[in-house]
Amino acid sequence: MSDPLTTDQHRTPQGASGASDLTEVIPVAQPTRGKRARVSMPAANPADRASGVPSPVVAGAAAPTTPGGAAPAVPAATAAAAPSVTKYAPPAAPSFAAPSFAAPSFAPPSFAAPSAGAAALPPVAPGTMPPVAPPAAPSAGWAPAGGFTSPAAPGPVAGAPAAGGPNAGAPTIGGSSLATLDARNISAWFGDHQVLDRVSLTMPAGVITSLIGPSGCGKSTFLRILNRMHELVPSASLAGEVLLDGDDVYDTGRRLTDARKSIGMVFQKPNPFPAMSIYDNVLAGLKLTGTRATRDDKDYLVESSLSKAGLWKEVKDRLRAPGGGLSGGQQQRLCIARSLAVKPRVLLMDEPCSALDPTSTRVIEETMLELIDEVTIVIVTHNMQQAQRVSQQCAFFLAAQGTPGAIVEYGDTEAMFSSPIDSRTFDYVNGRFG
Ligand SMILES: Nc1ncnc2c1ncn2[C@@H]1O[C@H](COP(=O)(O)OP(=O)(O)OP(=O)(O)O)[C@@H](O)[C@H]1O
Repeated sequence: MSDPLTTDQHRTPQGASGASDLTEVIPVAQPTRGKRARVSMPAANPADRASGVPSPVVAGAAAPTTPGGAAPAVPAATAAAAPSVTKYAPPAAPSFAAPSFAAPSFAPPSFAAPSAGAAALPPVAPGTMPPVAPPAAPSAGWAPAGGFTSPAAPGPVAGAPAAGGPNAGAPTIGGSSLATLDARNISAWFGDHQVLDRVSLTMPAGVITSLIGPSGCGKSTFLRILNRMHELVPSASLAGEVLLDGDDVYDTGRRLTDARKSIGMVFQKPNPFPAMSIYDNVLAGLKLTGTRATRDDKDYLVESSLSKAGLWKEVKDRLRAPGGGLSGGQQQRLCIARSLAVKPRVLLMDEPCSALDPTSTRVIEETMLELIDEVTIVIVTHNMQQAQRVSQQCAFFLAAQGTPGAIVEYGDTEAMFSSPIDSRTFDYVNGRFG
């Protein structure tokens, strides 16, 4: 059986993971996906436009390499001190530090933890603006465009309830707190094909960040790098850093399961264990992380996780029924509950509603908005309305023809959609391409 916790069944054929059961922690190998057509864009690589510095050229069969011919020579001292970190690499692609030689000088916005009443974040074209203020925090009175119920301002963290709070006295399993995820100069390759070029993005605690952009620009790859799923692809490699509240997710001293536990993932296609009961599906992640729990703990965890995922009322009388018997939308919420049960600090969602009907989509979106004081959320979506409804921060990815994906612009979602800085952002959010 493939392991739905680490396998995107939509992208990976069943049974390919090599995981025989839940006790096998991490699938050992994933099949390589076929390459997809790249979006053809006339503009130069966004990083080039923003910084005036040519990007590294990755040509033909050459491994990721130094900048193209127009690039200035790299002084030896610079090369030695190149900050880009090769997290792991196949032997055939030795020079992963090279892309950082010509790194554009833009810095990710240095968000502080969001606070109620913070100023709205304007859109930012990388390399064109100084660090900006934190995004407006979801606060009492804040309402998304879709008119959902306003979530409370980021408050006490999940797993660490305030005395007397709603979870007071509840059994604790694991424990978590809202965290900021910081991606720095992320570049990625599949074999010698570079698909991301020095992407930096801060995803602040308690904020929903949406990643938008045309097909093939590297959004999913970026997302999968954030919780170390990229490395499941045998030909994959990367450079850069991912920091979870300052801790390096790729630290060699850190267990892979810790990263996946802290940074959960919900895939495009709901992937519960179909024959397993709803109750056991919710608890499946505990086995993966080796967490022991009493029966009372489990009962509490199942109820609280299903409640947070907006599914409790619908399934509380049939917890022993198989997960595969639920509707698609319910299955997706079951997967969200399963992710929440291990108390992640960040939840990554890769087009979580693309297989769902509008009603189920709305329920998932409401669920996301209710979770923002529990977990930092990053969502990939092709649905521009959804990005506007659920996210407070947005990043627009683009891969110009023949170049790897990069962020063109990022910032406050509302501002990105109403007054984007870059003409390509304007064209994309207005449906002119993609
Ligand atoms: N396993 C893989 N092996 C080889 N190339 C891959 C693999 N996965 C993705 N790619 C390539 O990496 C590039 C980025 O793909 P990715 O799925 O990250 O883009 P995306 O923006 O998420 O696209 P979509 O919106 O269609 O999901 C594409 O050119 C794709 O073909």
